[in-house]
Amino acid sequence: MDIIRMEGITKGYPDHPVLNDLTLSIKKGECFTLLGPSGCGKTVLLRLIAGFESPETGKIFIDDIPVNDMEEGIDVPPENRGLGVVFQDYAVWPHMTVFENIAYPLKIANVPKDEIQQRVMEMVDIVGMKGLDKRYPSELSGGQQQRVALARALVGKPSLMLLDEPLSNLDANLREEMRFEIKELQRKLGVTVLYVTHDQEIGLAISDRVAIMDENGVIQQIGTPWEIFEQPANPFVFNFMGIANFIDVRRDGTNFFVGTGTQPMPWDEKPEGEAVDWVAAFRPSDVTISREDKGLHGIVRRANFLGAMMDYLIEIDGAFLRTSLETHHAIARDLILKAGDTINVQFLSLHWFEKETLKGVRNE
Ligand SMILES: Nc1ncnc2c1ncn2[C@@H]1O[C@H](COP(=O)(O)OP(=O)(O)OP(=O)(O)O)[C@@H](O)[C@H]1O
Repeated sequence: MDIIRMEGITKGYPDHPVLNDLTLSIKKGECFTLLGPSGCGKTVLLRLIAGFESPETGKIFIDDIPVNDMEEGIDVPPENRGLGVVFQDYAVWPHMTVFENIAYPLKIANVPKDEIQQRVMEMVDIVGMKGLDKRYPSELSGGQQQRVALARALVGKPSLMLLDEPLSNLDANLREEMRFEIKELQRKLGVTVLYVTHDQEIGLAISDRVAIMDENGVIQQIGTPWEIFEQPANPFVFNFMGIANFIDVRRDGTNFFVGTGTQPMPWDEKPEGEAVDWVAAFRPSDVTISREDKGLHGIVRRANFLGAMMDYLIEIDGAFLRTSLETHHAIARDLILKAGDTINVQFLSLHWFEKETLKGVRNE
């Protein structure tokens, strides 16, 4: 069953449109991540669901109940939507203790004192803050403050949590730790989570499903993390999910030649479709290089030592690709290269896209 359904949502500001006729549904109990570049409209979408803003057209249902139906004049205020919300600046109140911060939503809902005591202490425990309930935010680390914000959002037992980059202020290690904690909390409490971020790794790590939004607020693909990463619908999705190589491949009859040259693409599976101009897309880790005379002949144009990895830019008849391999493997296989060296290239995995679909994705 869908916990959120958005139908034909349009929202913009005087100088520019943000969302246009957007449709999206989120299933009960899932962890759903909306991933997209900065400024694409993710926060706007969350604010619409939370009720902080109203769409111009369209309908939003939470648990099958309309909370926005602009034709019918329905616009349910945020406090009546039963949601837990944690936005980017997680703003725990500095003058309140951990206990008071978490208790706040219950207090304003007039929950009896005994019950507040019991529910807050239960949340303190769940978010791993036992023994810290009397501290003030200034006596907590960033990650602990983040947990207080999460606990405060969860204490009202929302069926749906909206999280907008809630980890953006944490350092890399804490961020990694917290994302698993959020996932764990979501499982433990059975809440539905809608998480918005531009961080692909978080999206892949915690989600049951991911939606990829482009810079125009259009959803380009919805799928499991595996589908998004392994079966990207188009070059935008492929490019957004990590370092992407796109090399031009030209069809000539039944042959497929790389770049401007006459070396055939060493890959059995050829694209379906009549187009002449194609692009083979792959990640640096999908490339293998060797000194054996196999695959494509290329020339190293740039070699970078990145500590654990060697990073090479290789040219094959006017087409450029990046590959990286572990430095100790490179040493063991005599693959410490320098600009000007010749090298042979093969592929472990690749996707075909028509060159036409790359407009706006690659700077040509
Ligand atoms: N109140 C507003 N008035 C005018 N424009 C706005 C307003 N709120 C957002 N916008 C614009 O709408 C677009 C989408 O903003 P939004 O905050 O949803 O982006 P985002 O995808 O969440 O980005 P980020 O990842 O950087 O937080 C942006 O171009 C932004 O400048």
